[in-house]
Amino acid sequence: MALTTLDLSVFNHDREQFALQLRSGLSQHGFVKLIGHGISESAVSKAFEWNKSFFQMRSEDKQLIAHPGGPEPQRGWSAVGAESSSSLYRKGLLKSNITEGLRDAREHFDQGPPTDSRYPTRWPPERALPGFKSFMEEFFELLQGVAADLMAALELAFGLPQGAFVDLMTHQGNASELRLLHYPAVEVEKIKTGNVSRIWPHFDLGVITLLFQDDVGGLEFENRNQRGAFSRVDCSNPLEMVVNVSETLQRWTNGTLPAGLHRVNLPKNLENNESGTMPERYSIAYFCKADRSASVGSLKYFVSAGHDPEYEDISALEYQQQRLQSAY
Ligand SMILES: O=C(O)CCC(=O)C(=O)O
Ligand SMILES: [Fe+2]
Repeated sequence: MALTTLDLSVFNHDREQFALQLRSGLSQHGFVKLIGHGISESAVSKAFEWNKSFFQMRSEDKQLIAHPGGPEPQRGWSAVGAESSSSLYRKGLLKSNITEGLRDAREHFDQGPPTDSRYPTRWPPERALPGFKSFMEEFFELLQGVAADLMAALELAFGLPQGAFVDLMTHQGNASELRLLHYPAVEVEKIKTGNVSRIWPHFDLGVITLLFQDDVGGLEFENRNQRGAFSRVDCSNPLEMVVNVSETLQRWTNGTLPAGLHRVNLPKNLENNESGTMPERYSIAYFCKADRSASVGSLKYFVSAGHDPEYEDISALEYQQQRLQSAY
């Protein structure tokens, strides 16, 4: 099943057309692909180069900025296996029976907004990676701009007042995050035991997620009409952005736009192999999140008169803390 590919540049001259296509694509699968997003090929390939350089840093330098785990926003380096995506899902929106002890074969670097003084990013020492911080801060701003356009388009598509979504994600306490992911090479045999995955099926916690991936493959989304069946996301063009609905948008829309369940599995060329090595993989995810103090309860526009909202008012920070606590 292929995802709809949309061109964000259309939003500059035909706002309505783009908005309705975005709503329809996200309603169908929780996922769309995006081109014309304005982030240049050279910026994307530079970001992938930094991604590689970061994880190639000496382990001592990564250790200096290790994320301690727990409920606070993730900042700095998380080693392979530090965060458990399987428990995030199990204790998340859907109560599934996934068993304990499922491990993730990935490491990541998490960065908060450049303006965040409450939870500052743990940057590697400048001598270890000169130029990394300034590039990543600029890249963050580019992704923030794309996310704001997409959310403005969704306001239009749902006939909401201008700012109904965007004003909840651009003020004091912006909590969006940019994540560099590295999935080291791993034996197919290890994946086939069923205890280890690159990333287990899960929902992202924020509003929407924007993702770039290299051409190794393995990202899959769940088919809405067939629970438990996953389709591959094409990875032939690293400039194409993958956009998915995350938990906060499901909550804000009172369930009208359900979050997209996804995982990273064996790439297509290895799925029938019993042995061999799955090559390393890199991806870059921008988690667009609500301002920390904004509520992630159902917004009034989506709750019919006389009905109770599906989702209670709770601040974005508290919600994230509750959810993250389960991932460690
Ligand atoms: O690496 C990918 O393609 C997906 C990463 C992901 O789902 C996540 O970090 O939440
Ligand atoms: Fe994810």
